[in-house]
Amino acid sequence: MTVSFGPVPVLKGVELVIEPCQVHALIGANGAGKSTLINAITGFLPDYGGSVADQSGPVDDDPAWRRARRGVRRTFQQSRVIESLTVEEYLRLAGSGSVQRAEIETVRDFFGLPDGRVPIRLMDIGSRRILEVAAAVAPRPQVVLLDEPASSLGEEESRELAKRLAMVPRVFGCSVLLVEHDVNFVRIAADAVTVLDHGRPISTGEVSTVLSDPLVVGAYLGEEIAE
Ligand SMILES: Nc1ncnc2c1ncn2[C@@H]1O[C@H](COP(=O)(O)OP(=O)(O)OP(=O)(O)O)[C@@H](O)[C@H]1O
Repeated sequence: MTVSFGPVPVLKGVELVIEPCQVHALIGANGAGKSTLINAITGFLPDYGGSVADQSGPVDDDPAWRRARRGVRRTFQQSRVIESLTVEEYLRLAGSGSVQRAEIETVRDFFGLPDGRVPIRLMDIGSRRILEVAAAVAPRPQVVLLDEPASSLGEEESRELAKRLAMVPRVFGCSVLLVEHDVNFVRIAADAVTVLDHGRPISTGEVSTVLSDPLVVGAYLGEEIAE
């Protein structure tokens, strides 16, 4: 994958494999290109060089909505819930009508969301973020790409979400690509991690190995990782 904005290269030949039924974290400093990579994979940024494939082949000719329908789903860094709906209505709508009531209950319970009849406008920002994650997972896609799902969550809520995300592959049969700054969140939630540095992957693999890679500690983690 390569992406440039005008003359400025932002992704410079990124190769990323998200294994089936794994949580794969993507970390890197501000501006490293993490959101750009999610936008390209999901078709929100169609103008990229390279190729994106799901389990049934390349998706490059599909617009974002068709990628979502084939099972490449996402959330955004900024919340996009529709405040006028209830929890259940939102989960149903996000699943394009294909998610049955029992499935909605399963996903609501799993993520600890309020009763399906609760209007979203009465929910705090943290619950809304979790609702967005639940809505992406509910249709049991191949992969969900989550752009900083824990932003605006408190410490306890964040740890709880990390534990649940770690179980998503087993419970819902899908993979997760997770953009996250909090290394502790990554340690709890992820099986694998890729570190982006100025648009290039500098390390990828099992979480504890990558997080102790001297290149990663030097380029990104610095003091943050010292325990
Ligand atoms: N639409 C755009 N037009 C021009 N430049 C852009 C555009 N979107 C992103 N950029 C630039 O591309 C680079 C990568 O941005 P991106 O948002 O992908 O980084 P990121 O790793 O997700 O950062 P953050 O952790 O701050 O969200 C940044 O320098 C950003 O300013």
